[in-house]
Amino acid sequence: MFTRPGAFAVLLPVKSPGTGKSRLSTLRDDQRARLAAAFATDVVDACLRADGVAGVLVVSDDAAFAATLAARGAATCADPGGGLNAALRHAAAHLHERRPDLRPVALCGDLPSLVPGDLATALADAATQPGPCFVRDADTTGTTLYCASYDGFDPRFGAGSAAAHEGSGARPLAGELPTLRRDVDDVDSLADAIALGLGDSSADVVRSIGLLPRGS
Ligand SMILES: Nc1nc2c(ncn2[C@@H]2O[C@H](COP(=O)(O)OP(=O)(O)OP(=O)(O)O)[C@@H](O)[C@H]2O)c(=O)[nH]1
Ligand SMILES: C[C@H](OP(=O)(O)O)C(=O)O
Repeated sequence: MFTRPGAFAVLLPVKSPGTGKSRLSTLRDDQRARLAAAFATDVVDACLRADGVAGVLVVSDDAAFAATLAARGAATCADPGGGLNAALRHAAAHLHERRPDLRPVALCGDLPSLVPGDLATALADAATQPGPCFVRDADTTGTTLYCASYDGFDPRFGAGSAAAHEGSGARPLAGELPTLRRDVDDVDSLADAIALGLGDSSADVVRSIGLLPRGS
């Protein structure tokens, strides 16, 4: 599993696109699903161009969508159920059985502006931390990235996850990291992501639903 050089494996949790991004409530269901799929696609593409990333392991309850991400170069495993943190712990165990040399990094799949440089910068910083660390989201209360050794891997994603991660002893990573912090949960954060710039798949969908002018 994985052919790129690097010390980190990104664990990417991806809900079935038809069930995610429910807070993008002004969009139609089909538009939300296309956006959620495009976000995850762009995150996989950015990760697989980032220094330090040996590979991406997608954990998803949607085998068909996971296969489309596998075609872009990700490995996949099935979501066992039980929610986001359970899915991440399962992915970490799946990774550890196959590549115990790699450090697991949980990354949200809703970062359509992510550029490889921001992820590489965060991982270079994480490599200097002996213990767990995390990246706060742009709103500062949530988390977009959590990294720990397999033995200490204890993700606490969910409402108020930044405080939960800090309370568990994980260190917040400093640095601007604008595209790594910009998760998209609602229409305001989507507008912020559009202003930062989107990956190709997300830009195509945003353009096709009329949120970006053609040609931009
Ligand atoms: N595999 C897996 N991924 C999940 C699960 N819950 C959330 N995710 C993913 O984790 C990331 C962050 O999740 P949220 O911000 O809650 O996104 P969401 O559930 O799509 O959005 P909302 O419907 O607005 O809550 C997204 O990439 C989701 O696809 C889960 O139970 N299993
Ligand atoms: C996954 C969660 O994202 P939210 O949906 O709260 O932005 C978090 O920040 O831990």
